[in-house]
Amino acid sequence: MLASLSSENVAPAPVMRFSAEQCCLSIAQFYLAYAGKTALHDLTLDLPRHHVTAFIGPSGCGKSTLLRAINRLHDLNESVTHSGHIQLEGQDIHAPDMNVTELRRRVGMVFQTPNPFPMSIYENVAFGLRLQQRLPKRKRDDIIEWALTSAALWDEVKDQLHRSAWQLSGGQQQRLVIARTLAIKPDVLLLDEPASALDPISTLKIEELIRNLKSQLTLVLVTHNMQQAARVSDYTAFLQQGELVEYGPTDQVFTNPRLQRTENYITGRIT
Ligand SMILES: Nc1ncnc2c1ncn2[C@@H]1O[C@H](COP(=O)(O)OP(=O)(O)OP(=O)(O)O)[C@@H](O)[C@H]1O
Repeated sequence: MLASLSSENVAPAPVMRFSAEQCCLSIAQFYLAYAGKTALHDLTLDLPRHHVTAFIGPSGCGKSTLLRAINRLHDLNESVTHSGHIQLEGQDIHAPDMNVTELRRRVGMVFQTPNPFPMSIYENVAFGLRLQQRLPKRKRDDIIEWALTSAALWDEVKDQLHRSAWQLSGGQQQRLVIARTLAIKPDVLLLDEPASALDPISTLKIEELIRNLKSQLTLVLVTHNMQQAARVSDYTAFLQQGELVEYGPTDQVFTNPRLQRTENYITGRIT
């Protein structure tokens, strides 16, 4: 068990709640351990629909672990134990009747390193669609154009859809991976440091894309880049040693944090 972080002489941040109409993901008293070693400790937070929530915190504080818990990627790791609840649109993701394949369709995930499949641009985006349902080609083409447009990539690739995805630049590959995820119409997009391997211009494109996508879905962003969290997120959760230290509107967390620990992290006094 982790030592408690509540040594700072300030009452813990009040739990920020959203109404059922506003709330997309609700995490309650969630614990997770790897081989008995606690990685997430008593996390309670609600994530509002059609907003971007950023998870920030020092390396090893549990940001990626929490992200992976939201679409049950830990199911494949036998050393992981957990307790508490994560609800997606009011449904417990660990309920016995939860279809995990359907959960992962509804909760898409994009990783740090772009991972297009070794196939054409078109086939990358068609991949999930083909697994899901047999669609007439015209309908499939429409969805592919829509997904590539939503991922701000269509204009760059519309004349070369049958080129290998691996011939795209890193930034284009990451937008292709986002298009592939969007094609199967998720409710939530989890982004684990999606721009950290990209150049500054590609990073700005991804940030603009994240801001634009929130009209379509709910986004959760893990980032080490404080400016990025401030630029793109509406809410920010600061984690430290597996605990939620502070959570609130991004403007408030960055300009007027409640706790000294948060300020120390945001201003680079702890890393
Ligand atoms: N597969 C795993 N098996 C065992 N321990 C793990 C595993 N993945 C993560 N951990 C541990 O869980 C804790 C949280 O790790 P996690 O990767 O979630 O942190 P993070 O905040 O995302 O870090 P970073 O910013 O460096 O990516 C760390 O102590 C880490 O060593």
